[in-house]
Amino acid sequence: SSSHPLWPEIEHVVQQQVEWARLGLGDSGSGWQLFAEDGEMRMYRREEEVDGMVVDPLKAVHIVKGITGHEVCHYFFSPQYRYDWETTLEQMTVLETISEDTCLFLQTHKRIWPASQRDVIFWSHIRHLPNNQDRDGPDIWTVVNHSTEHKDHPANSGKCVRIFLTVCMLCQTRVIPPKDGTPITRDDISCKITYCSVVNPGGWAPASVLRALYKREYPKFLKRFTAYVINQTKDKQIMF
Ligand SMILES: CCCCCc1ccc(-c2ccc(S(=O)(=O)CCO)cc2)cc1[C@H]1C[C@H]1c1ccccn1
Repeated sequence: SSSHPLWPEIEHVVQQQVEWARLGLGDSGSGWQLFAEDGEMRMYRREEEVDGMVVDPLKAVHIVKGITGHEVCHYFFSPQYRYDWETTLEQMTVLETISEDTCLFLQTHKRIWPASQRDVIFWSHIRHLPNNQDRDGPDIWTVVNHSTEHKDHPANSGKCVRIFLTVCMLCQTRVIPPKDGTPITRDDISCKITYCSVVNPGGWAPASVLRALYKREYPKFLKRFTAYVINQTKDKQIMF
């Protein structure tokens, strides 16, 4: 609900992340390096460090046939599916259901040698930005995850190092209606996904270890997640 104390931050970060995700990759001078490619998926990162820690921004663009942006965001946002597709997840707790489109999560991720185990607290907000003003404008669904604090779970109080992140999953659905006026099927739809993430690993970890880990984990995550949505939706009514 819009009266929650987090609401002003949610509003601001969602607007900022939608703008950021919709920006292209600029020219080669903007520092984005293509580091992974698989079919329609292209993953870019910029090498950035804060206090000697790797905080490389990541931007992935992927085009997936047969699913809609609403479906991608539904399965990304909803807690009940997360263990099915998030392989690095050890424990997920919904600390608060702020509204039907906003939750507060605590997640501990599996320890990745040689770094120590990590946990994260973030609010997650799903939003539909319809293109009702101009018909040929983009119809966008997005989920934004942004780390925050929680009084009952102070950072670095247990075995885990607290990480900080901002993630935006932004989707634009494309429909090519059949010429013969027959009903739209999954063969006529596709979704352009822009996934942006900035993860601050919290405690120090060797830059080479982190970059190798991201290079392995991010392509795996996006391929596995999109395959999961295709499989979950293939025999279901299209969610526009
Ligand atoms: C030295 C360890 C560095 C930090 C390890 C870590 C923790 C959380 C996360 C993470 C947390 C949330 C999200 S999400 O998009 O909001 C979805 C909801 O789960 C995404 C990624 C990432 C990583 C880094 C492994 C890297 C990695 C990359 C993609 C998937 C898994 N692991």
